[in-house]
Amino acid sequence: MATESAKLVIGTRSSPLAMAQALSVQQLLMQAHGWSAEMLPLASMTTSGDTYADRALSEIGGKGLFTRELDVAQSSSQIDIAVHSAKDLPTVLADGLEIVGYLPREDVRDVFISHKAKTLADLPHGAVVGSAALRRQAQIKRLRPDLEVVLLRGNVGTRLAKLERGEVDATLLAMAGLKRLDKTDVITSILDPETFLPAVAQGAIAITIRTGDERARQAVLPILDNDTGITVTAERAFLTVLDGSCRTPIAGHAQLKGNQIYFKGRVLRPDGSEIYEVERSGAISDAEMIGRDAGLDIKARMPTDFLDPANMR
Ligand SMILES: NCc1[nH]cc(CCC(=O)O)c1CC(=O)O
Repeated sequence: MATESAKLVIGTRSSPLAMAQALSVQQLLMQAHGWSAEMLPLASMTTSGDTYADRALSEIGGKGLFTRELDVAQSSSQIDIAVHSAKDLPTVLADGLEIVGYLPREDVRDVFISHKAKTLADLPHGAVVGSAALRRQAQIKRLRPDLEVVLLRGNVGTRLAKLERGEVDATLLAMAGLKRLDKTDVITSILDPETFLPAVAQGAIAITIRTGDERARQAVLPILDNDTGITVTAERAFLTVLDGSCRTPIAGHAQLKGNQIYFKGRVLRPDGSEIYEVERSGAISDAEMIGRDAGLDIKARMPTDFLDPANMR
């Protein structure tokens, strides 16, 4: 029986994408347990990352900008289950919190959105492309050094509105977010994930709990996807090794084929002038080690100053 104290409160950021993701977790948990929505109330909160929407994230600094307020609410038991875009989660979580697992992964690819051209390659010389992600900015410059890349922040809806107002000629967004917001009609073309490598954990929704909260763990287990856990674990291990600074463009993507995992990673100069790449494969049981080894391999080949923001060009 769902008594008052038995409720499990689901928390997330207040952006439309975060809300859509939390609602799908609520639906899945209701289906898995035959619970009503009252059993799983939703709580949304604005985070520092949302508040300072006009500044470059690398400029505001600090890790966990999009999770801090949620972390506090979760640690103090105001919420029990937090729903995050795994891509936005720092490699080290707040004390006492842990990732219990991930929902089945959505499409990992980035998409190109523009009224001026069909693809990134077709954009006229000197066109303006807006993006907030260093990884996207650096890969755009790598492929099209002639383009002007500008900072375009805000949630998905805000960025699309800025494109419509003509503030930029094109932008890139994650397919996953557009699918979840039912906005795939804005997509002009899809970027090939080999040439335009996705962010670590792109397309994956992570669920966190308080360490030791067995009730929350048991409740969430039936909706988690093991394969997503394996690929994201490899990708996050790669990121952890290279995570010297949030100002370094890093991309990483793992795929499973049978009981093998195939990982690709990439680190770039912010201006795209240099790139270091790695490929690793092995047994899925070694996923974490494969991601870590890939990170160490790149780290050993990179100039020692590469992860240092003072050396940005
Ligand atoms: N950084 C914001 C963010 N975090 C997760 C997504 C999309 C959903 C996902 O990748 O799971 C987005 C928007 C975007 O990059 O287009």
